[in-house]
Order: sequence, then structure tokens, then C-alpha cells
Amino acid sequence: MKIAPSILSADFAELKTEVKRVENAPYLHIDIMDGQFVDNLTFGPNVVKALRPHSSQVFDCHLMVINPEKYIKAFAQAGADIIGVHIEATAHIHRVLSQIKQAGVKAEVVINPGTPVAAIKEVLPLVDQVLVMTVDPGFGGQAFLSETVSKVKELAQLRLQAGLQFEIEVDGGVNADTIKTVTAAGADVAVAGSFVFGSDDPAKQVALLKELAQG
Ligand SMILES: O=C(CO)[C@H](O)[C@H](O)COP(=O)(O)O
Ligand SMILES: [Fe+2]
Repeated sequence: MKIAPSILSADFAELKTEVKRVENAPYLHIDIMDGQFVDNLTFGPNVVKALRPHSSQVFDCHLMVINPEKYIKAFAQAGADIIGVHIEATAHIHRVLSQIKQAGVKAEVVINPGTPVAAIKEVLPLVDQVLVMTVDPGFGGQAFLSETVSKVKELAQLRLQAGLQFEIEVDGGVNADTIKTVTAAGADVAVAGSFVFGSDDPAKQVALLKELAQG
């Protein structure tokens, strides 16, 4: 299991220092919110660009943005390694995923708790990663929605049947209790924001999640 600390719960006045505090995690999860797709505003590509020289982690950019096609080039140039786009945020998911790959970045499709796996079935051969939201997007610190776990299992099964390679990521409400559930369901990457940055020792929290996932 790869742990992806979400800087949504970090101290924004100390972002560079906060990123250094979780460098034991292979991924850094960066939540991009536009105030339209979700009722919150966070970072743009300039913040990704500013952090890039301070980390060698995989920058996992989760775009909670309407019409993400407008911003792919900017996030790719800023140093994103993975760009995730919501199926609910565009009428042209195939086009935008292709655009991400053409920019030399790993492409991820994201589904909200209310969206079934069937909605993304046609694009699974195109993607490097699928993100199953385990909370409704927009804010950190929300409770894990256990009804979303069956979608992780469904995706793991589909991947096996179709001989595909995508990784399965979960995001929202991951903590010392829920990490075991998502691991057992077949998730490869787990995002954790408040559980990691809500502590005085974020690196210890990352290590704890990893250890618990190993069983
Ligand atoms: O995409 C997100 C919210 O939309 C965040 O990545 C997610 O909520 C992480 O925060 P927490 O671990 O506190 O739930
Ligand atoms: Fe996220």
C-alpha cells in the first residue's frame, strides 16, 4: 500500500516545511478545488510549481474542477506526475484522459460516492489509476463512507478479468481503522489528510498507516 498524504490538511503558511515532514511517503496528494465543482477553493498550478523543487515524491494532483481540460497543460508543466479528473466534471472524459497522457503525465479517472463503476468502464483501458472517493469531495476531515468499498472490490475484479494494469486509489476518511478495510478491498494507494497532518508527527502517522496496511 502506498500512502499519499494530502496537503489539504497541512499548514498552508508552511507548505514547504509540511511537505518535508511527509517525505517518507511515496506520493504527495494535492487537492485542486475550483469553488464550482466543490464548495471550496485551494491551489492552482503555481503552487504545484513552487513545491516541485522541494520534493521528489510522485505529485498526485486531484482536480475537483469543472471542465478540467482547460487546466491539464498548466498542471503538467508545473510538475504533476498524475492528474486525476472527475467523470462528473466533464462531458468529454475520453478526450481529457487522452490529453493528460499526451502531456506525458499519468492519467487518473475519479468517481464520487454516488457514481457507479459502470460509468467509467469504457475508459479503464486508458487510465493509469482510478480514484474511488470514500467521502463526498470538497473538504478534509469527513467520515469514511463504507458503502463505497464495494466499488474498490469491483474494480480489482474487473482489472483482473480484463488484464488491465491501473492502480486503485481511495481518498477520504482514511485512518488507523479504515486503512485495513481499503487494503482488504484491494486498494493500492490510500490518501490521508487529517489523520496525517492532524498529528504533531506526520511521518509517524504515514509509517503507522503503512504498517497497519501490511497487517
Ligand atoms: O479530496 C479530498 C477532499 O475532497 C481530500 O484528499 C481528502 O478529503 C483527504 O482528507 P481526509 O483524509 O481528512 O479525509
Ligand atoms: Fe483528494
